[in-house]
Parts: sequence; C-alpha cells; structure tokens
Amino acid sequence: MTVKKSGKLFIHFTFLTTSIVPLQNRNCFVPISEIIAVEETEFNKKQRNIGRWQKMAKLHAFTVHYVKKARNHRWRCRDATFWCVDEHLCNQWTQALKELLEMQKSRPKQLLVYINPYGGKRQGKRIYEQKVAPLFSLASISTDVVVTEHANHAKDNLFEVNIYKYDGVVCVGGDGMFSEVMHGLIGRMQKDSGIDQNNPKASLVQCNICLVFYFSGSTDCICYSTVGISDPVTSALHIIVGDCQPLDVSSVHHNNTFLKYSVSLLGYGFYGDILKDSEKKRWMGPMRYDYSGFKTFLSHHYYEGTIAYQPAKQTHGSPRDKESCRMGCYICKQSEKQLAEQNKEHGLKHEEGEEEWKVIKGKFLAINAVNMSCACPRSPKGLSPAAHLADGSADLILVRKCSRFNFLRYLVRHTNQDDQFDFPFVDVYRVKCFQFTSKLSEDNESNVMDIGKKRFGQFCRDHPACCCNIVNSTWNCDGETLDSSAIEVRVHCQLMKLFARGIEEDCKDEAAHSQSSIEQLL
Ligand SMILES: Nc1ncnc2c1ncn2[C@@H]1O[C@H](COP(=O)(O)OP(=O)(O)OP(=O)(O)O)[C@@H](O)[C@H]1O
Ligand SMILES: CCCCCCCCCCCCC/C=C/[C@@H](O)[C@H](CO)NC(C)=O
Ligand SMILES: [Ca+2]
Repeated sequence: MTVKKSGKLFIHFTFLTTSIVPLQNRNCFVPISEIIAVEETEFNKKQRNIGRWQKMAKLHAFTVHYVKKARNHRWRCRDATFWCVDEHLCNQWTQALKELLEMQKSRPKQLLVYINPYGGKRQGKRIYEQKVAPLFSLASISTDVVVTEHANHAKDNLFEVNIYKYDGVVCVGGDGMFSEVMHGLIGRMQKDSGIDQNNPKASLVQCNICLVFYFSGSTDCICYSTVGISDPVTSALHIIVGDCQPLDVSSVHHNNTFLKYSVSLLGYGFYGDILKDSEKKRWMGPMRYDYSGFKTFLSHHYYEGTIAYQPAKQTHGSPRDKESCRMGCYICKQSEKQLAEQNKEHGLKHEEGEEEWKVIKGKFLAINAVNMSCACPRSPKGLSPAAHLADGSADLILVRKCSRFNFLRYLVRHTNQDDQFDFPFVDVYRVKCFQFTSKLSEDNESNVMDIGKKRFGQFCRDHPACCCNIVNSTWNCDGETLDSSAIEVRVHCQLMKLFARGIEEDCKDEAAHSQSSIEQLL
C-alpha cells in the first residue's frame, strides 16, 4: 500500500498489497523521498525459507533500497525485498515505484567529484571508491571524478569545465578542500555573470546550478554544523535524495581587493594564532590543532583594534536564543522569503541603506565571526550555538582582554551546557557586515611604514625574548590564513546551496513520529 499524507508519499513495507509480501518480517515506514533505488531481483539469490509458496509457483521479486536513520544523525542504506507469484503485479509495483522516484526532481543525475588524496587521514580516495561510488551507481548517478594533483587543482578546473552540465559538485576532503571548491564555484558564477569580485559592495550571483558537499577532513566543522555528523555514507545519501540546504557566505576584502569567502569561522587573535602555528605542524595531522591550541592558550596574546559593524536588523533571531538552527528552520525560511522579495523588486541591484555603524575599540583575545554554529567534535554546540545557516547574518563574538583563568572558563563552556556568552568580557552581536582595523595599521597610514612595521611585528613574534606586544594577529578564514589584518566583511544571504537538509531532530523523535503516522493510517 502506498499512501499520501500531508503532501508526502510514503511506502509502508509490511502491507504493500495483500498479494505482495516482504521477504523479511519488517514493519517499516519510508517516505518515497528517502528511497534510494528500486531494482528487479533474481528471486533465487534472495531465497529464504518461505514454506509452501516456494513449491507452488515461480516467484517474482523486487528490492527497495532506502534510507535508515540511525543514532547521531547517521544515515545508512538498507533494503527490503518483496515477492509475489504474479509477474505482472510485481512489474507494476516496480514500475510504479520507479516512476515515483523519477518524479523526485531535486535528485542529481550527474556529479563532478574532486578527491583530495592527502586530506584528513589520506583515506579520501579509498573511502570514496569503497563506500560512496557504489551508492551513486545504485542510485544511477553518473560521475566524473578528478583526483587532485596539487592545491588549487579543483578550483582552477572549475573555471575550465562546463559546470552547467552537472547537477552538483562533490568534494572529498576537509574544510580546506570545501573552501577551495566553493571558491571555484562562486568565482566561476561571478565570472560568467560579469561580476567583479573585487567590489566589496557587489551583489553576488547565487550558485543555483552546482551544489557542494564533502567529508573526511580533520575538523569537518561544516559537515557537523549542516548535517550533524561527518560520515561519508550519510553525506552520500543526502546527495542521492537531493537534499538542498542554502548557506550564507561572507566575502572578505582589503582595500577594494577580494581576499576570500568564508562559511564557517573568521577568527582573529586566538583562532588565527592557532592556525598560524599549526600550519607549521601539518605533519602532526589533526593533532596539530590541540598542540597549537595549548601553546596559543599559554601565550595569552591580546590585540588592539577597532571593529565597526552594522547590526542584522532583518533577521528574527538573536545569538542568545536558546533554540538552534534545525531542519526547516523558521528564521532561515523567513530570510529566504525576504531575499526572494528583494530579488523580485530590485533584481540583483540591492540598494545599500545608510544604516548606522556601531564602533567598538578595545583589546581583544579573540574576535570571531561565524556564519554557522561551527559545531565540531571539540565543541558539540559550537562557537555560537544559535547561529543560523541561512539567515543572511553572522555572529560577531568579541572576547576582550581578561585573565588566563577567565579565558579558560570561557573555552571550557564550549564543551558543556553553560552559556559561553555569559561573561562580562564577552560580547556577541548578530551582524550583516563589519570592518576591522588593528591598532598597528591605524597608527601607520603610509604603505612604506606599514611594510616596515609588518616586518617588525613578525620579528617580535618570532623572538620570544622580545616583550613587544605591538603585533598583528592573523585572520583564520575557514582554516586558511589571510595576508591582511584590516578587512571588510559582508554576509551574502544564501549564496551557496549544499546537499544537506540542516540538522534533523533526534532520531528517537523521528521513530516515535513514524509510529504515530502508521497508527493514524491503519
Ligand atoms: N593533491 C593535493 N596536494 C596537495 N594539496 C592539496 C591537494 N588537493 C587539495 N589540496 C589542498 O589541501 C588543503 C587541505 O585539504 P583538506 O581540507 O582536504 O585537508 P585536511 O588536512 O583534512 O584539512 P582540514 O583541516 O581543512 O580539514 C586544501 O586547502 C586544498 O587546497
Ligand atoms: C579545555 C579546553 C577546551 C577547548 C575548547 C575549544 C573549543 C574549540 C572550538 C573549535 C571551533 C573550530 C571552528 C572551525 C573552524 C574551521 O573553519 C577551521 C577549518 O577546518 N578549523 C580550525 C581549527 O581552524
Ligand atoms: Ca548565518
């Protein structure tokens, strides 16, 4: 029996029809949208003890491969085989289910895959071939696979290939590889639309055609914050069912020159220093972040500078909300509506309102701007637990100079249920754009002087005996360092789309929901 409920089609496995019988005694309720594939099955191969039916007539069967939701947002592929004596009826069922799958228009048919063979624990290629490629082939998705030979290979390639023939781009690697592919995609879209990325006020063209997903890095913060887990099979299944999650992207400029895009963390001070130190220790693998984290914590450097920001007045939430961004998030949906209305009214040319800028000067241990919660295994709720994936804003977190002990208390709260913003030395704002200038660059207007001072700064940092604290930190932009400390940042609402659906509510709730749906139907 296939039933329609709230506009969604479900398949209820136990009683498909009175004459179609599931091979395994299983009671399972699966939305059509979560069926991976339907296949005719050679009955002999799956034959089990089915008693008298076996002797009476030739049996016909088909197998439904579907998504099974496990704990901690993990998805797995399961199958159920159905048999009957009537070949025509069996074919009708197979055909009907295949037609229903054909109607799932958001599902990708052709993907471009980039694999970084050195990312994470150097397992990307093996994981892709053993766990992901068989699932794509089961779902009849064709792929062009590029194993990268050097950094920026994928990015450069995205400027050359015909990206419009693909329904999506998959990158196998960590946050760094994601960032590279994202830059390739966004850059290509702007180039094809004649948009100058160096203009910080340019309205960028959304990446509607190509979608990106990834797995197998060392921090995997984007996976954790958008899916809830970093797991190749789970990511592959989200791709197959055609899940689509819009994502805010920040552009970062210096002096009208484009530097980078960011989707997770833009961090100055603590996270910038960790990254700078950890880059020299890449050979340590993911452990390098713990080593450099400890060292940076002990160094307890603070930095002076000025931040100017425009509050995000259009969004409905606040960084101090108790609710987090989840699948079908109301706040992100509202932003999507606003964006559609804006695009209808003005096209891509949005009027920049003369809204007020707030200015804060101070000494900071850390300045973090996050476009998403930045949840990861080290911090399950993330740097800003209530940040939204697609509301057109970033959370700007300012950690002012405080004692080492207080800074430790602040860090520890990232790992427990206590509120990390509930300290007098921590401020958090929801912003749509901001600028930062370090005291050092404010003091030095001339370029020539700047270069000299930058060198001097470097000298001091590299010589611990020198107590000079007049140095710049480095911006950590999604795990890459930026060359300039003075930056201008702007959030572009829903610029990208991911093969994801946002973090689902706990699986236990899901199971309870399915059960009640079955009861209502029977
Ligand atoms: N074949 C290659 N050789 C060397 N570097 C590469 C290659 N392919 C991609 N890269 C670069 O390697 C960098 C790190 O990639 P990736 O994110 O996959 O690794 P990672 O060690 O897991 O890092 P992360 O900490 O970001 O998760 C990326 O910035 C990417 O540009
Ligand atoms: C007792 C000590 C407690 C330490 C708690 C630390 C909290 C860690 C939070 C980590 C957030 C990481 C945000 C992710 C950023 C990524 O963009 C980037 C690229 O992978 N990763 C890093 C480490 O820069
Ligand atoms: Ca956001």
